[in-house]
Amino acid sequence: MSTIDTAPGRLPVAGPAAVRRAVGRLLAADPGRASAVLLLYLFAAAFSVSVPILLGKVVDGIAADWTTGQVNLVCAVILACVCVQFVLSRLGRLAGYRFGERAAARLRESVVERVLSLPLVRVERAGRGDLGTRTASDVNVVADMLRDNGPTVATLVIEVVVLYAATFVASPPLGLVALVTLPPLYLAARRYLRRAAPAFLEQRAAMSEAAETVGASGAGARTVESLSMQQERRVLGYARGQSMMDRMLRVVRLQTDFFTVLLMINRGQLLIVTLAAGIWYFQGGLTLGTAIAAITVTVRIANPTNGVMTQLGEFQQGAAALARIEGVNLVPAESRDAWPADAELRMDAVTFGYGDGPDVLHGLSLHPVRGERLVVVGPSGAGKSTIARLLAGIDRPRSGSATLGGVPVYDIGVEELRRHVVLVTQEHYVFTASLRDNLILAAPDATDDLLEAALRRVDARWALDEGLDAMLGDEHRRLTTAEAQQIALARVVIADPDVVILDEATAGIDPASAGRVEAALAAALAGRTVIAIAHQLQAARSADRIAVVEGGRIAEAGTHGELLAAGGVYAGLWHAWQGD
Ligand SMILES: Nc1ncnc2c1ncn2[C@@H]1O[C@H](COP(=O)(O)OP(=O)(O)OP(=O)(O)O)[C@@H](O)[C@H]1O
Repeated sequence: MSTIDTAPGRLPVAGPAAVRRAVGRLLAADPGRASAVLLLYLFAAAFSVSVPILLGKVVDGIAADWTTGQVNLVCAVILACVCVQFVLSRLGRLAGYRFGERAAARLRESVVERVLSLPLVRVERAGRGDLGTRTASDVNVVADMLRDNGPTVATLVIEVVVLYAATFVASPPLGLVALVTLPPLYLAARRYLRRAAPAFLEQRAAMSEAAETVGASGAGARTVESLSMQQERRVLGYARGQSMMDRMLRVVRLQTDFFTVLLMINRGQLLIVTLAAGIWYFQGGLTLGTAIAAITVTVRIANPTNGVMTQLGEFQQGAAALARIEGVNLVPAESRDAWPADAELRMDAVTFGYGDGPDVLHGLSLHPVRGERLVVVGPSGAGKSTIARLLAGIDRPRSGSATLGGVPVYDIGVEELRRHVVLVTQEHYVFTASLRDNLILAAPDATDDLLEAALRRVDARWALDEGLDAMLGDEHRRLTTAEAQQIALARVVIADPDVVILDEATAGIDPASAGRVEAALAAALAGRTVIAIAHQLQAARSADRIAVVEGGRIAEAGTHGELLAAGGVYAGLWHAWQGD
């Protein structure tokens, strides 16, 4: 059987105690509705089981020469019981739905809020499959549990208890006989649940891995194609799909085995009670009516018992999903509440590596001067983007410091940091929302006038023509790369930071739009300190200063002229690029 390679970095999964606490929290949030559901179902079950008992009375009554009037009266009571039971269970189901919907909505909001408050680096490491499954399909499974399975199990459990009580009411000795099958039922259910819990968890984890693989292949389709990795991705996708299938089949096998045992237990119970009732009836220990009532009640026990057991499987699914949702809470919270004294951004003797990997920056120092345009160049893999990430507070140095206004950049709250430092990469995400909502992310209090001024500044005439209420996103209006870039630059203007870090910000723009984007960029950057990670040396030429990174260290720094004259790494790169 293939195994799930749960990559390091996936978010944790909560244990059973945390899941129980979460269920308690969900119930406690709406105690009135939760108890209304239980009470309605309790009464519905009581009315339901009174039917076979009253039927038994009718049988005995006929044997004891009841009048037609007496029989009709009890039959009318039976009919009334059926009607009341029907109404009560409908009301219970309605209340259950309302309770479930509200609880699911609360859960959905809280999990999204929690994911949004995770450190960015954890979100990146978790991967879109893990996060997507937890915030969408896991929440849906729990929502189903709260809306459907929860109230249904409550009803069924109540019904089973009331039915057992009814067998005692019909005939205490037969009630005792019916209990004989409880120990094997308990043991079989315990064994099943113990095996099913990890199986469901593994199944859900395999689902996220499969979603991650498909999502990543889709998102990186161009890269996959350009590197001819289609076969590799297909094999990986197949392996993940197979792994998911294996887990599902394991769950199905467990369920099949368990339900076969359950069927035998149910049939065994009915057989024993019928035999005992028959023997006692023929020995004169029971009336026919009591025997019929007890057997009818026992027949009815099987249904809700099976129902409870089936639902318990769903419950395990729900518990597995809830364990994954609660796992998001286990990521340690970070207090990012440092306040920078000014806008001076610098790196001093920084050492950094990704995860548990080796150092990729080795004691690197960089001191951008206020208002300058500093361009960072170097060979691929030298550590340029890593510098951008550390200066933007996405990662924390292993040693040394990356500071803004004297405090570690990583310790500054997102809102405060955004006022000082903004990182622009080539990924310009446009949300499915109005143009206004897409822009206001940069400064939640910004007025429409300010948003429009920013659009004018980056020359986004198309956006001004369409208006701030225009809906963006693939389903509404798909933006070109250049348009998405203008939105990103307008966000920079709105955030109005002291420092802008550009990491390949203009990569991927078609030559036809390059001029427009360059003009928008110049407008957005005017008057700010700019640290540009350049992958083409062209951009370096006009820089105030150039820092050359090689092997995670600053190899040299100076103006274009100075570095060419020095004849070092930069001069070599420049001549190679010029094709000299
Ligand atoms: N998320 C990551 N996990 C592990 N290693 C990484 C990660 N990102 C980058 N690295 C490694 O860190 C080193 C520096 O990478 P970085 O992206 O900073 O280089 P770069 O100079 O920007 O390269 P390029 O010009 O190709 O983008 C490389 O060895 C790279 O493989």
